[in-house]
Amino acid sequence: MKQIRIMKTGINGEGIGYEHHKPVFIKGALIGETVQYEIDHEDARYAIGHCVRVIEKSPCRIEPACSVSDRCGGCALMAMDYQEQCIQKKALLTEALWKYAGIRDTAVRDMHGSEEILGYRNQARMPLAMVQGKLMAGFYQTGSNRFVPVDHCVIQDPVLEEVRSQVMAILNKYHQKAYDPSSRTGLRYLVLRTLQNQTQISIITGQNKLPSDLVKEILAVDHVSSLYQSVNTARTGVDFFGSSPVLLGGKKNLAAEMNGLQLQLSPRSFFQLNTAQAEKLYAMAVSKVDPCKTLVEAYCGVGAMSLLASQKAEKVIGIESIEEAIINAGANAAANQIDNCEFICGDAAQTLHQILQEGTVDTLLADPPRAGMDDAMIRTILSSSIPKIVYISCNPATLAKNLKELKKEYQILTIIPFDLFPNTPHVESITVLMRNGVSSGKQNRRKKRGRKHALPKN
Ligand SMILES: C[S@@+](CC[C@H](N)C(=O)[O-])C[C@H]1O[C@@H](n2cnc3c(N)ncnc32)[C@H](O)[C@@H]1O
Repeated sequence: MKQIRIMKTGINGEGIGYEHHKPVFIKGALIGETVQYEIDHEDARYAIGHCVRVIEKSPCRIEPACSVSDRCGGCALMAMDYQEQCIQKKALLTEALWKYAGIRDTAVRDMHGSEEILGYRNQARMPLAMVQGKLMAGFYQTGSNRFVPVDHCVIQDPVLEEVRSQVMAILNKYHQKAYDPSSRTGLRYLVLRTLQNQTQISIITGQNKLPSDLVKEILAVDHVSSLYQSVNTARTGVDFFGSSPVLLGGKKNLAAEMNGLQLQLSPRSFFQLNTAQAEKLYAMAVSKVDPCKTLVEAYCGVGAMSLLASQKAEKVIGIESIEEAIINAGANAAANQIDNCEFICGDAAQTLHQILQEGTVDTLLADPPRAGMDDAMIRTILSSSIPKIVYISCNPATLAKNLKELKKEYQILTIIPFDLFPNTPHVESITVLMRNGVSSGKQNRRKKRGRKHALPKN
């Protein structure tokens, strides 16, 4: 059997070794290890394999906290101790920045690690399937459509897991079946979000009604605040949700508290998965905003960062494409008695372009989805004269590709990684950019507004 030494960690958390200069990506192997492996796929440029036996073990190898981590693959770094995970994630970020944008690692600060490495996930989006006659929730194996049933997920909030287990028991009691594309009926996904011990549940189904007694039983489960149904009969799709979710019972919105702000969330609104780390990330991002006249937050979700930054600007404009999230953002501003924020539902690039036609923008906060900023957004920024950008990214590759373009007009001041997703290879970061020829002093400095919400002490 083939043997290889693992030289680095890949973006999916796999180990990478080289055979005659050709990279071999090996699932389950850690940096520094020598392993025996089998090849699953090979072409002229690279090979993909899996680890069969570890010959020389890394001192960072630990027993994974999850019994299905090797089959599920979502937590590809779970067999690595946490300190090493943080080192490897910083390395993934620096490598992407160098490879795609020629940015040196001196710009990258140390990783802000998470205090909790298990039980931190406040949201689960799980496909449903029949396993030996029983409806089960699980995950698709990373990089495939193979369903892996998961009885217990150790990175999800324990309250969420308790609710999930009881909901699954009720669904099976009522003989609910998994989605059948030919009849377009059945249950497709279970989406749960637990915040402050309260859980908002959405069941994504085909064209079928849920029995009213089943709905009552789910709503009676401890820690359940609401049950929604959304119909999704699309053949494939990137979104779990189909039709606009319909409230079957309970409270319309789920309450959350972040950085001293009271927030309300509807099921389709984005919310950061790791609340404790997101609070630190937001506080750091907002600390990088200088007092100014007009601040725009693109991709603002339910507006948490805009509201937190409201004390730094005379006017804040949040832009977001999901209407429910914008409704939440407006209500969140009112609930927190913040009156200098406006939220606009629309595409980030188009709306920012419009705002720039009407006036100047002093700082842009941007937290785009994994795909990064699109070309239109990059063009809008480059042709503007926005002095400062605070860019929050959850994907080093798209961050680096965007920075390669933004570097034409902006200088990169700092890049600060945060670990929001322990045990997974995902890397979140904040990049601060200043337009060439602008110094912080030249920014439109305004008097600080009253400090109502927690900001970092850095
Ligand atoms: C990573 S989330 C960040 C949300 C928010 N900043 C937060 O931390 O809760 C990205 C957000 O961008 C929104 N979005 C995606 N594409 C967009 C676009 N083209 N224009 C505006 N918003 C978009 C998504 O709906 C999502 O709410």
